[in-house]
Amino acid sequence: MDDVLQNIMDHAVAVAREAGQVVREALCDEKQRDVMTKSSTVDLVTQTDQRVEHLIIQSVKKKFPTHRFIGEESVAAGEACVLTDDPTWIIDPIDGTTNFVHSFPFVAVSIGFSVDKKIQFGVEGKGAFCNGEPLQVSDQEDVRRSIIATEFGSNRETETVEKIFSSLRNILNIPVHGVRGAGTAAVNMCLVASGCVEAYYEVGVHVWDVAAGSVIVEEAGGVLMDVEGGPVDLMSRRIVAANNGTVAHIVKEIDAFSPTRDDAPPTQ
Ligand SMILES: O=P(O)(O)O[C@H]1[C@H](O)[C@@H](O)[C@H](O)[C@@H](O)[C@@H]1O
Ligand SMILES: [Mg+2]
Ligand SMILES: [Mg+2]
Repeated sequence: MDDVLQNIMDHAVAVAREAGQVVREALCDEKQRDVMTKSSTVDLVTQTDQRVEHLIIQSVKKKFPTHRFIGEESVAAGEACVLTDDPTWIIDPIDGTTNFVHSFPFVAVSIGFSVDKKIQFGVEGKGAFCNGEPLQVSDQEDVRRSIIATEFGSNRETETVEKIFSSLRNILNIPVHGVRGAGTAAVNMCLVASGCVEAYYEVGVHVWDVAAGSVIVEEAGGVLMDVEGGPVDLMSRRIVAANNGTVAHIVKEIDAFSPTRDDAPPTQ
């Protein structure tokens, strides 16, 4: 990794730790978990999500004034969600806000950094690490001996819920050892990267949910795919992250659909 990128990554790690501390403290303070809603009554946000995103963006802007941002709460407030070739920080201040609101203790501060529309950190084959320890995906080749992670998302339209359950039924019927969900895409992807689960899939995620996790999975030896096979498109809101191409064949069992893309022009 060149010095410039290393410098950017060091800052990302430092600000993620600072943000993580704010989230940790807020978990113990009911007032900081006061809930508001966004696209639906189950799409939650708190002042802590907004505060943490602000903290990260201000900190980065001070050091790298020309860089761009895609932040979950900034997009919710009306900013464009467009990935250009420019250096761009892709931020989910609290991935797992529903967990956070309920003190269910699995949340992540997710920060990805892209240049030329490619997520940069780790792409040079330097590996993925958790507190200095290298991560490695599971070597399981048999999907029948696998744990698959997924989520139910926050879209409760009947047709969407039907498709989610249809995929779940197909996957359980393979049969797999188990299905799990941490309540956060970023944590699910880190579980794939660390070998605890063999694959994670979800339709309905956003680019800020998966940008950082995607490079962590690849650097830990895993593969990314669209839910209908083929290359993943981080703006498509569909993702499969697996330990290898064999387990990634769960895509055959997924009842795919196409939510509105993250980079779709705003409707008038
Ligand atoms: O907590 P969020 O940042 O909103 O991300 C959640 C997302 O809202 C939910 O729909 C997904 O199922 C989760 O996997 C995300 O992490
Ligand atoms: Mg999220
Ligand atoms: Mg979030």
